[in-house]
Amino acid sequence: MGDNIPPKIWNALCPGSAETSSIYTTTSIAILIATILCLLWSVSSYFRTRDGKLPLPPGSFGLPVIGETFDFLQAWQSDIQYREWMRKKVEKYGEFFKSHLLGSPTVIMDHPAGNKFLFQNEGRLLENNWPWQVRKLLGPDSIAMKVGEEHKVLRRHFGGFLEHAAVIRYLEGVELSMLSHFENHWDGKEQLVALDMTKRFTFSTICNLLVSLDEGSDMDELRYEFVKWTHGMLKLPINLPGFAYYSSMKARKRILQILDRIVVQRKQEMAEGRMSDRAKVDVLSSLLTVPDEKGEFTSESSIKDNLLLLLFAGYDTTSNALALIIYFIAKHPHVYSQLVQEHTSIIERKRESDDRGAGALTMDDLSAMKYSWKVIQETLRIQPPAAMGFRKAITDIEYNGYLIPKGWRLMWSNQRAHDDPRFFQDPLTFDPSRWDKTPTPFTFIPFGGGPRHCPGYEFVKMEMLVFLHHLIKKYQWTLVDPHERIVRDPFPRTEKRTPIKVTKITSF
Ligand code: HEM
Repeated sequence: MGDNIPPKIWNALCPGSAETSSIYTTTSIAILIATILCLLWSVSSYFRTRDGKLPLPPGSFGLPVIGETFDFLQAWQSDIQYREWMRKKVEKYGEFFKSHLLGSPTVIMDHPAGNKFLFQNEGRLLENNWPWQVRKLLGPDSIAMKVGEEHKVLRRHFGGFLEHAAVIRYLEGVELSMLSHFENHWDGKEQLVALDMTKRFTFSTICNLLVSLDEGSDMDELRYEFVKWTHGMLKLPINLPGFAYYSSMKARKRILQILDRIVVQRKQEMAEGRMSDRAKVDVLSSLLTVPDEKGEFTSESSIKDNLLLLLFAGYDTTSNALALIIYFIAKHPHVYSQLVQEHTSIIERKRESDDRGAGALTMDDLSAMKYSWKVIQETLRIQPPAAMGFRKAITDIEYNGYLIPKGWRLMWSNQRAHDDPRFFQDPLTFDPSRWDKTPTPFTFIPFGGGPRHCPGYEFVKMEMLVFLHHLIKKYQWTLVDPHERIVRDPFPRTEKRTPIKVTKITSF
């Protein structure tokens, strides 16, 4: 058995298998039984109504086992196709419907009431549940994998490193690293690829926040592996050479090795009392020295899995959003003019009150950037960087007269709520002035909600406002191609990564 299959592929199909035919036979029988059970379970899911009391939600499971995974992943690649996929489903089945995605029956809740239900019932009726392929990429100790009490404790512990008081401490470092980024990578250039720049800047900011890593070979290596790792995130989970998922799993291994090196080095620096001031306040030092509320220190494997999660959570989301902000501002000159007005008045006020000239930004300055925040919110509304998440029913759930059986997955998503004309007039138009009014609860959820609401919210708000301030203060720009399409990989971005022509401003 397996004579014609090259050993490498055979090993990937049967990891850890010995070279004996009896083990091949046992493995084959196990795979056969698992496949039959999977099929039976899938088929029974079509008809199950639990005591005939309540019907299952409307919708279609698509093909047995595979379900609608291919269609969904295909639609996900493009902004327009995904909107179209959802529109057709909603037209046919209504605002919540069942499907079969990434190996599980899944109920899609893509409207404000559904998202509210999902966020408010986490821990009671539902718990976090990423598809197994994402779980393997994130690692078992990541906060995203923890549920119940374990999640609460970890969350409070991590929340402390990202809360308002901590963000005030990080402000100066973020601004300095931004200024050097603009000086080194923007000044003197006539044309740039905006997304490449925001990726570079955001990666170095998050590496600084987490492990005080300077630009250089370690950071380049980490970024190289990290990009490969993310690439397989929403791809077919086939762990064989040539597939994106396989490269992702390999990249995870190498990232953990790099993080291991960093942790060992940091412990040595701590023991020898030769840590930089910056390193003393970064997230790694806090994790190594501050016990949680139970008095326990975070284990090394938890530190590494969670550093990886924080990189994941804070890098692509922020960098893609910043590049889209550059894109939308360039497409709307009146928005640019209003931003110039806002930042000019902040700079002038600072000049009057600060005899060193316009000194470092303070949290008060950030609070004065009201219009800038509206521009950011409008970008996050039209193109939410983190557009969905998964939970699992931990008990049978009755929702709107339907049964969601225990074990089914539920998907929250913000795209359709953000696009809903009942809440956002003319929703596909980029209009920061709509934020003069507060939105209806659960209609605007770029940072999620409930117990898993993004803990990086305060940090990322600060980071984006500081970025926008210096961008507006230093440059004018136009799009090389104003008609670029928006795609997803899996985060929203323009197809050509937003090339821009830049002019440095000297008037400020
Ligand atoms: C524009 C930028 C960002 C957006 C749009 C965003 C969005 C989100 C969303 C929607 C969730 C909830 C996921 C779910 O419920 O399934 C989340 C969770 C999370 N975010 Fe963010 N995020 C951003 C930046 C950041 C940053 C900068 C950090 C850290 C430095 C961060 C750390 C986290 C963590 C650790 C979680 C998991 C929380 C948990 O499971 O309890 N995020 N984020």
